[in-house]
Amino acid sequence: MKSDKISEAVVRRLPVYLRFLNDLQNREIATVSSQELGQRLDLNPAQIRKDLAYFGDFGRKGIGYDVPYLIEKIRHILKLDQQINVVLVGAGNLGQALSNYNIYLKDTMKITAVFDSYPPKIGTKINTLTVQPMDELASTVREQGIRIGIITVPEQEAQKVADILIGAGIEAILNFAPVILKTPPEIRVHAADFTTDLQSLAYYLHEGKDEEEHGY
Ligand SMILES: NC(=O)c1ccc[n+]([C@@H]2O[C@H](COP(=O)([O-])OP(=O)(O)OC[C@H]3O[C@@H](n4cnc5c(N)ncnc54)[C@H](O)[C@@H]3O)[C@@H](O)[C@H]2O)c1
Repeated sequence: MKSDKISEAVVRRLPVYLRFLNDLQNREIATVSSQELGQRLDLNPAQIRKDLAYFGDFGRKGIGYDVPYLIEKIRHILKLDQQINVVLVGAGNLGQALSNYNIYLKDTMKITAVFDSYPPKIGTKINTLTVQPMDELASTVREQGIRIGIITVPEQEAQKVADILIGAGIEAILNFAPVILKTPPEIRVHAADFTTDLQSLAYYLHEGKDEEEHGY
């Protein structure tokens, strides 16, 4: 099945499976059942079997899934079996934290270029990466074959940066700025919204805890 036919929900679950499978592999566990996967990931085993069946018949009855084989398949489906270079724009607090984190990942997906428009930031180092000026973005994207961009600039600058990224040939954007970007339909945008995630968690707080604790 072609990957563009797979539902977004499945595509979002695959990295979750992969993280757990990598953990199993590190512990030299060779097989795993959909029940074990389900238990650990708090998902329905039938759902997991259905998700994985999209990509072929990997599981063996009574034995489960071969961990290294499943890792290889999922990495292939997610295109993680090739080096994927990522560009980040906005070397501020969040941008630096993400770039630093990325250095320690064993993954083939890495932030390989960081850009900022503020002159004192240009030329500074974030670990092994040097912050580059915006006028080098298009050529760097081309030279490194970069197809994914991360936006960590203030919200009022995010659309401008998205336009620059798209103009440079970026096909997918992870946007950390709290703004809805206007992009052509062929550009995939995922929003990483810390504030709305946190706000929606507030809904699940237990009613009346404050009243009990503080006696009002
Ligand atoms: N989604 C999240 O989890 C989350 C969490 C914190 C912050 N944020 C958002 O991420 C963004 C960055 O936050 P921060 O705290 O790192 O801000 P920051 O001010 O520390 O950093 C922003 C950086 O962007 C650069 N910049 C500004 N305009 C630019 C432009 N046009 N081109 C290139 N670079 C430009 C600045 O020079 C600065 O280095 C904000 O939009 C913020 O709301 C998101």
